[in-house]
Amino acid sequence: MKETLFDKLWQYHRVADAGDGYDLLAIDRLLLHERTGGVALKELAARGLKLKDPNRVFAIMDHIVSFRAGRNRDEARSPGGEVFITQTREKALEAGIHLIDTDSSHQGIVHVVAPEMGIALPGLSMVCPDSHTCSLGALGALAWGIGSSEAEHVMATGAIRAKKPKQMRVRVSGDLPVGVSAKDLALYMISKYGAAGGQRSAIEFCGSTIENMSVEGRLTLCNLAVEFAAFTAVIAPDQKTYDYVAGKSFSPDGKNLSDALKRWDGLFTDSEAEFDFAIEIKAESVLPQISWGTSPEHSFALNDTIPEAADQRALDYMGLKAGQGIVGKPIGGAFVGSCTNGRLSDLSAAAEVLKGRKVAEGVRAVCVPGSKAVKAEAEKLGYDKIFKAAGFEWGEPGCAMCFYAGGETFAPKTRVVSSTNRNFEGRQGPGVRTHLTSPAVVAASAVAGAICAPSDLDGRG
Ligand SMILES: CC(C)[C@H](C(=O)O)[C@@H](O)C(=O)O
Ligand code: SF4
Repeated sequence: MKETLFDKLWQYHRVADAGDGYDLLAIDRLLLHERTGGVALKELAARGLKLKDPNRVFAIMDHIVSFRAGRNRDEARSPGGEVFITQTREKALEAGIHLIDTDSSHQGIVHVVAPEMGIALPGLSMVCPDSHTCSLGALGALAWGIGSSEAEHVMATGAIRAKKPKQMRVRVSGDLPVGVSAKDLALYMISKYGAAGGQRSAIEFCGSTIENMSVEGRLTLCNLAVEFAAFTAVIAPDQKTYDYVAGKSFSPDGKNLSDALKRWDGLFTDSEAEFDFAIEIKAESVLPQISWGTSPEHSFALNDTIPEAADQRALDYMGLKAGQGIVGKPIGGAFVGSCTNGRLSDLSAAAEVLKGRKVAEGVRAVCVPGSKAVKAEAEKLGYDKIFKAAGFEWGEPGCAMCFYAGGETFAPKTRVVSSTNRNFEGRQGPGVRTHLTSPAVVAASAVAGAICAPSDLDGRG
């Protein structure tokens, strides 16, 4: 039978029929963060259950820890936030799992840290009580977000009960226009097919655009699959993937690597394998995107006008009107970071725009690298100086202002351009108006003090 990449990944980890259409899948690595992982660790301990294999479990601090430089990182600004941090730390140490704490040189957002440390690898099955775990499919892994109680189950048994989803092929062909990124492609797809467009299926991104895309771009694209209501996303590993994972802390080496490479080479969709759904996208037709509303599907090309039939509640929340354009709308906040766009290439795209320029007066601009490794690399390249000279805050790695969990926010009704993945009401704090876009557009808008494209800054300081 012709199999898809996803079929192969699923089959490889399937240990039994779990009844009612469910399978029992072996889990190679479980990732936890302090917002949801500490709860799972605490419950497991309370039930007196032992971990099947502590060596396969990784707890990473990211959601609530403070991003303020020079401050105690346990000092969460959200009420009760510190408990999540201290409990996760305490229970992780008791359980003997890997703990990547705030003082570790590897700390950062779980979905950024896992690939860069080789915790995420082609062919592995990985789960985490966090919806953006789908990012890791970019390396050819079977990875998806679960609930906290499922995480307890995985810790106790090393396996999970799951129903095999339907499958969708998203083929993207051709060259993305200059200045158009993986983020733009994802927002374009979500706005075109709707936030439910992924139909709970496992998506495989393929086609020449994906083949030519960097691994970091692929991670961004797969990150947004959950905003498309996909179960997860996968991309067949290739030489770029192998080069990316080589030499990382948890990557195989020597004989283990040559064995792994043999397995990884089989991770592709057989020709003529069938999908339940298929979408074709021409990369040439994707323009720089920005969201205007309160769902990632409320996105359009930067120079478009808001549709006449736009959701009125979303428009009211965002302080916008149907038929309006968005370029030139004054902003009060700008954020570069998150598991979507907090990697080196994202910071580099923003720094490129910010070089020699200054953030407009009245704009609070914040850049938080996705991990300590990204931060160190960025500092080596001098990006911190560019960001700071422009007037950006340069934070300590974590989710930071992507999500109000850490309690850091902008004033209500502030219009914020953000390189993140969710623009729901209150996502970045009560009343905050989030516009999702690429790091380059965030940087350009921060300089102009109003939404604009980098090319709109030409000739301006
Ligand atoms: C807190 C966590 C469970 C949540 C998620 O699942 O994605 C968060 O990371 C988010 O981005 O909304
Ligand atoms: S950076 Fe944002 S989207 Fe990513 S895991 Fe953290 S809160 Fe969730």
